[in-house]
Amino acid sequence: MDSPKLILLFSGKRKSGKDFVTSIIQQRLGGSSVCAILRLSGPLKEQYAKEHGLDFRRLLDASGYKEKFREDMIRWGEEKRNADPGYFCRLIVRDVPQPVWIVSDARRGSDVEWFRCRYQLQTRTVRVQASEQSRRERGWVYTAGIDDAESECGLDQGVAFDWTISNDSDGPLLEEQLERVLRVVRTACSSDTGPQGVQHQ
Ligand SMILES: Nc1ncnc2c1ncn2[C@@H]1O[C@H](COP(=O)(O)OP(=O)(O)O)[C@@H](O)[C@H]1O
Ligand SMILES: C[C@@](O)(CCOP(=O)(O)OP(=O)(O)O)CC(=O)O
Repeated sequence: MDSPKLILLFSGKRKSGKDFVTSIIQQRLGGSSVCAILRLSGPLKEQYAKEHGLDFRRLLDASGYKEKFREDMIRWGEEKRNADPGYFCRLIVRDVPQPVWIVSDARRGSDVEWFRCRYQLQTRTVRVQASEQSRRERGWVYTAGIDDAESECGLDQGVAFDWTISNDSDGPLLEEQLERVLRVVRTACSSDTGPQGVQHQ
C-alpha cells in the first residue's frame, strides 16, 4: 500500500470553493508531482457516465451540466456506499505515488472514518466555508433534496476540523489562511518520520 506523508480531507458545501482552494494548495506545493488531488466523485462520475451514456468530462467541470444529474448521481452513489462505505475511497487511493494527498470532496462521516482508520497519523480535515451569498454569486441555487441531504450536510456536525478556511471575497485573505495549512504540509514532507508530532496551528 502507498504511504503518503500527509492526507488533507477537504469538505464544504457546493460552490464553497473546494476545487478552487485545493488547486491553489497543489500549485503552492509544487504541482501534481508532489500533491495528488483525489476526488471521491471521480470514479463515481466515471461509472455513472458509462452506465447512463453521459459525457464524463463534462460531469467533472464546474458548469451546470453535472447539476442536471446530481440528484440521481447521489442516489446511485449511495446505493454503492450503502453496500460498501469504503467503495469509492478504495478506488481513489490505488497507485498514488505522491507524498501529499488531497481528497477534495469528503461528504460523509464514513469517508472521514475510512481515512482515519487506515491513515490515522497522516489524516487531517479541512472545511471550506463560504456564505450563501458568495455561493450564489458562484452559481449556487438552493435545491431541496440536494442541499438538505447527506451529500451536502453529512459533515455539518461530528467532525472537529483541523482547519476551517473562509472563502468569501469580503472575508479573511485566502492566501494567509492557506499558508497555515501549507506550513504543516511542508513540515510533514520534510520530516523523516512523516506527520508524527506535527501540530496544526
Ligand atoms: N476565492 C475565489 N475567488 C474567485 N473565484 C472563486 C473563489 N472560490 C471559488 N471560486 C469560483 O467559484 C466557482 C465554484 O468553485 P468550486 O471550487 O468549483 O466550488 P466547489 O468545488 O466547492 O463546488 C468556480 O468557478 C471557482 O473558480
Ligand atoms: C454525486 C456527487 O459525487 C456529486 C459531486 O460532484 P462535485 O464533487 O463535483 O460537487 P461540488 O464540487 O460540491 O459541486 C455527490 C455525492 O453525494 O457523492
